[in-house]
Amino acid sequence: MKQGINVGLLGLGTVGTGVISIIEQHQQELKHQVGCSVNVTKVLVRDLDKKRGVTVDNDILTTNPEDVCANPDIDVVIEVRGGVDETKEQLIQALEHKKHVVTANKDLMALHGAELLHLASKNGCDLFYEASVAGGIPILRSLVDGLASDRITKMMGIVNGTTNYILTKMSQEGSSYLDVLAQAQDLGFAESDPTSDVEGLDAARKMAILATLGFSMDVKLDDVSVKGISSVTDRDLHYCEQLGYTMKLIGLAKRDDDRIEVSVGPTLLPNEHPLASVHNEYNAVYVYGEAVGETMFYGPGAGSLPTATAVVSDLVTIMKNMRLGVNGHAVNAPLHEKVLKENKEIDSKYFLRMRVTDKAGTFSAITSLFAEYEVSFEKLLQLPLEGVEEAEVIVITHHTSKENYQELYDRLQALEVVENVESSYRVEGGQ
Ligand SMILES: NC(=O)C1=CN([C@@H]2O[C@H](COP(=O)(O)OP(=O)(O)OC[C@H]3O[C@@H](n4cnc5c(N)ncnc54)[C@H](OP(=O)(O)O)[C@@H]3O)[C@@H](O)[C@H]2O)C=CC1
Ligand SMILES: N[C@@H](CC=O)C(=O)O
Ligand code: NA
Repeated sequence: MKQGINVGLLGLGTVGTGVISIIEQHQQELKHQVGCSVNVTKVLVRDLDKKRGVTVDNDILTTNPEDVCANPDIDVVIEVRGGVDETKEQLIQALEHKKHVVTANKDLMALHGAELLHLASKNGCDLFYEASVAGGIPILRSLVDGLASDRITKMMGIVNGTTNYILTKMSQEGSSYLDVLAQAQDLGFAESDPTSDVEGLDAARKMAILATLGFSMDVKLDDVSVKGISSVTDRDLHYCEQLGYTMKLIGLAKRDDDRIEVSVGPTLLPNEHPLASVHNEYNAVYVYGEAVGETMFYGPGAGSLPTATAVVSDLVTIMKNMRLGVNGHAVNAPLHEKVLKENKEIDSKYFLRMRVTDKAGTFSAITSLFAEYEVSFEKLLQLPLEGVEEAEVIVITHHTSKENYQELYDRLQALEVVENVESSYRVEGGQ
């Protein structure tokens, strides 16, 4: 083993500065574990003159990616710059130059993970990406190592810190959506374009990665049905609270008889559900294995140091592998062929909020339609709306198939007495 390991960074933003801080501040612990020092020798940035949150020697900064990816003195490339196409090319270059890679980039791994992992193993290199899902929570390692002997049948997670922060502040403090989104951006949780956070895409990418590892199937981003939180209103949150539920952006991956469903969407959870008390930027992933039963992993899903912990821990694993001479063997091809469930096989409960005309016969028209589709009510509220001859009807249904529910939804929307179906969400947990 060499005297020291040389690391090149692509990016020195929120996560990159955390990586430098941990490597500096925990040098003694790192050296103890891997037997040599860790030196950051080159860092790719966009703007050489920008003020940084950490002190770095100016001459290690570069705007030329080749100084990192094709640099013969660098052993490990840490990618914390984000982006997909250009970043992919840079990592391909690094792997072709036999550099091990750590990345925090779920966008890249969800889209091109299989290809990059294959290239890594072809070049005898490690490629780890623990920070890409649920930031500082060691969830990928738990799936591929800690639960390796089990068969995972369900994963349910709060895997986006920004949206959890927004929903928490809106529900608990009545803050406005846009104000809290700006706070999440200031705190460094949100992506540079927060659309991917609030529209559920960031969580969908993470769920594709989790489902691929948990089910050992090649789950693609397109396999995940996605809905974000941008249309969640104060009224929805008000009724959730009134009915004893908490709204969370939930990623769900379920396997029944080797047929899977993967989705992301605002979801109502009973207040006593363990995921309902995961607040702010915290993430949690509930994992059900046939043998182990229920497990839950909780921790900070975003932010500089928590995310950097996962990145540097991947670096430690690479260095331990270097010591043992076993790099490039971490990846297994998926064991199972992926079969997605059809809508008639996807079973759930639903929350519906409708604006209806407030007159005799309205309620019976609605209940007859529910009866026609054999969907029964678990909870029901009807409240007059002030100043108009309208009322609001809020329903929590019992279980039904997605196919049946979608037809019912369309028929409700077309009913004369229904002015509008204002919102509809999945309900998980409970009976
Ligand atoms: N923030 C978080 O909490 C988490 C982030 N991640 C992931 O980690 C990655 C980094 O996120 P984060 O640190 O928040 O991002 P930031 O936007 O804070 O930092 C990005 C860094 O990359 C550099 N960079 C970006 N594009 C280029 C380019 N074209 N050429 C050279 N340098 C470039 C920027 O340079 P400059 O500083 O000069 O502008 C900056 O230093 C992303 O993939 C993100 O999804 C994962 C988990 C949590
Ligand atoms: N924008 C992401 C950052 C971590 O992946 C989030 O909010 O979770
Ligand atoms: Na993680």
